[in-house]
Amino acid sequence: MPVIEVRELTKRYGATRAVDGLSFTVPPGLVTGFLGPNGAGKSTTMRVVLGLDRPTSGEALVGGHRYADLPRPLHRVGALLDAGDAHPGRAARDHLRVLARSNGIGDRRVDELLERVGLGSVAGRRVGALSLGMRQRLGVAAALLGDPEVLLFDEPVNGLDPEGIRWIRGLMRGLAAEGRAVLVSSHLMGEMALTADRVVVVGRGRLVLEGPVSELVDRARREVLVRAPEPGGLVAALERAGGEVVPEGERWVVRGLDAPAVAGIAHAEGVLLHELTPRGASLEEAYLELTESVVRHRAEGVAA
Ligand SMILES: Nc1ncnc2c1ncn2[C@@H]1O[C@H](COP(=O)(O)OP(=O)(O)OP(=O)(O)O)[C@@H](O)[C@H]1O
Repeated sequence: MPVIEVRELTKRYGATRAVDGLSFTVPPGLVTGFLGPNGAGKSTTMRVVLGLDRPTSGEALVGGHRYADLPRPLHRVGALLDAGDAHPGRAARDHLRVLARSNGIGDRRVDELLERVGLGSVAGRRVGALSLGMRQRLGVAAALLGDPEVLLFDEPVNGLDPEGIRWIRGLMRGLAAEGRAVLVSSHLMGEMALTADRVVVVGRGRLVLEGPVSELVDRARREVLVRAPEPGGLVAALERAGGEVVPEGERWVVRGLDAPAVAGIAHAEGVLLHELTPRGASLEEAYLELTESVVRHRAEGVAA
C-alpha cells in the first residue's frame, strides 16, 4: 500500500496553476525521486502533503489520511524543506530540544540524532554559525525526531559539497532500506539516477512519467547512425520497416529501429555499411526531452 497518495491534485495561485491534476504514489521501502524543472510544482505538492498549503481541488494523503487529520504528525511524516528555518541565535542542540519537547520527545532522542547526523561535536554552536551543510544536517535531524515512516526532502543537495551530497544520498538509501517511504525532489536527473529507485517526473504541474528509473532510459529516443557509400534502396527499405531516416552530413540517422534491425535490412538489400553506430540519449537528455515536450505541448495548447 502506498504511503503517500496524491490524487488529482490541483493548486492554483491566482492565475498560476502550480499543480494541475497531479496523481502519483510513494511506496514504502523505496526512494522516489520527484523530478521536474524549476517551477514544475514540486515544492507546492510537498507543501500540500505536509498540510502547509490547501489544495484547490484533489487531495494528498499520508497513510490514508490528510495531514491535518494525522494524530501525531511528527511521528508519521518528517520533512526537510528549507535549511534556513532554524532560529540563527539558538544553539543547534537547543533548536532540536524545543522541537522535541513540543512534541513530547525526550532529550535523549535529540542527542542520539545529533550523533547520527554528525553534529555531535558542534551541538553547542549557534545555528547561525553553522555552515550550510551543517544546517542541512540539522534539518535532517529535525525531520527524523519522531522516527517517521515517511520522509520528504525538497532539493536536499542544493549548495552541498561532494561529501555532503554523498552523505545525504547514503542517508536516504538507508532510510528506505529501513522500510520508510522517501520522497526527494530535484531538478537534476543525474542526481536522481544515483539515489532513487523510481521517479515521478512532473512538468508544469502535470505528471509526465511515473515508474522505475529504467523506464525513463527506455523512453530515451534511440537512434542509429548509418554510413553507406552506396545506399541504393536502403533508405526506402528502412522506411518500409517503420524507421524514420534523416540525413546528417555523410550519414543517415535512423530512428525507430535498433542497430541489429538496420544491419539485417542492409544485409537483405545487399548494401555495404561503413558505419553502424547506436546512439542512445543519456538519462539527462531523456528527461529533458520528456519535460520539454510537455512544456511545448502545453504552450501549443495555450496558443490554440
Ligand atoms: N505562494 C505562491 N504564490 C504564488 N505563486 C506561487 C506560490 N508558490 C509557488 N508559486 C508558483 O507556482 C509554480 C510552481 O512552483 P513550485 O515552487 O511548486 O515549483 P518547483 O517545482 O518546486 O520549482 P523549484 O525547483 O524552482 O522550487 C511556480 O510558477 C511558482 O512561481
